[in-house]
Amino acid sequence: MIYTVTCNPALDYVVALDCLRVGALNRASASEVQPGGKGINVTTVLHRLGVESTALGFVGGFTGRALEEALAGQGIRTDFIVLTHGLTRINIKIKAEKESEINDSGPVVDEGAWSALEARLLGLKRGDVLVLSGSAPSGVPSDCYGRLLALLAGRGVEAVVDASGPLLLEALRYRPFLVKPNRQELEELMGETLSDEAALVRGAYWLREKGARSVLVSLAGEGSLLLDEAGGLHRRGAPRGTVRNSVGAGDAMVAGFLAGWQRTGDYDQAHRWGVAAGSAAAFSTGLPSARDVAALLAELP
Ligand SMILES: Nc1ncnc2c1ncn2[C@@H]1O[C@H](COP(=O)(O)OP(=O)(O)O)[C@@H](O)[C@H]1O
Ligand SMILES: O=P(O)(O)OC[C@H]1O[C@](O)(COP(=O)(O)O)[C@@H](O)[C@@H]1O
Repeated sequence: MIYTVTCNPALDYVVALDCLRVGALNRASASEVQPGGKGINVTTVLHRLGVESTALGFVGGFTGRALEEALAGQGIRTDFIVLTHGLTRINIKIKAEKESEINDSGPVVDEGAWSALEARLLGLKRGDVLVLSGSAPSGVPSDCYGRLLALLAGRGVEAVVDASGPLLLEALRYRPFLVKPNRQELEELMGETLSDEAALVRGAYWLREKGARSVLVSLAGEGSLLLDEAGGLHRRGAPRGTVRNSVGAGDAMVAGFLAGWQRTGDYDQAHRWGVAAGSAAAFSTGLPSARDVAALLAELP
């Protein structure tokens, strides 16, 4: 079974405008509220691809209830810890000439809630996969993903980490099966601009030396680079299409990779599935359907 952890879920409020004028009244041409948060997006896309997983994490208040209802309505399995104080955040995604985002910091997760998550994770079994994605909420230390993996060390649980900065760095010593930084996250970690392919490859090797068993660097419209466990490099461009909403593309890529890995056990094929799902997300208004992903898979070599 695959479990995803979203410590800081969200309702994504996606607003379309012809043009965003800062400091003036803007009127939306369309809007939509979507369940959000990286692990939740991974679980949603896995579900659509026919791979069952359970979304874990923390929810709070009326926004937390709305999130749970929206996921239950899609038949998505969740096992959230309900916070006694605070509201699940609302993240604002503005689609105007360019995409702009405001991600809120989210509610405080207290020690009791964190211990409840640890207790849930201690129920994971050998062969289970744990996906740790997204930012840490207030009240939780920046090495929290490392701590969760320390708790599970030696239990045969495979980890996937999609996070930035110290959250990712502190998890590396537990030898996660896969990490998925995007270009900006890799640049921040390395403290330099990675302007060409050679620099990106160097970044992937750097993460591998620090402990990641395989590294998938996502490069938005430029596709992605996979450094696999055996040191094999795989480079794939992104298919062409009309970008409608690239929020969740990285999460869809992680889900596609895991679905492809479960089906084939082959890095190159898993990468192909990851690119198809990531790009299908970018070309859809929300997260992609199985049909969207299959259409792009058919185009990829
Ligand atoms: N503009 C785009 N055109 C085609 N594919 C895209 C585009 N943006 C994202 N994708 C696909 O989604 C994947 C993940 O996107 P990326 O933006 O790098 O991740 P993140 O959302 O984590 O920042 C890319 O590797 C690519 O396959
Ligand atoms: O936890 P963070 O880093 O604030 O990110 C949360 C946001 O990330 C998303 O999961 C989208 O992530 P990606 O675009 O990186 O795939 C949104 O649904 C959510 O609003």
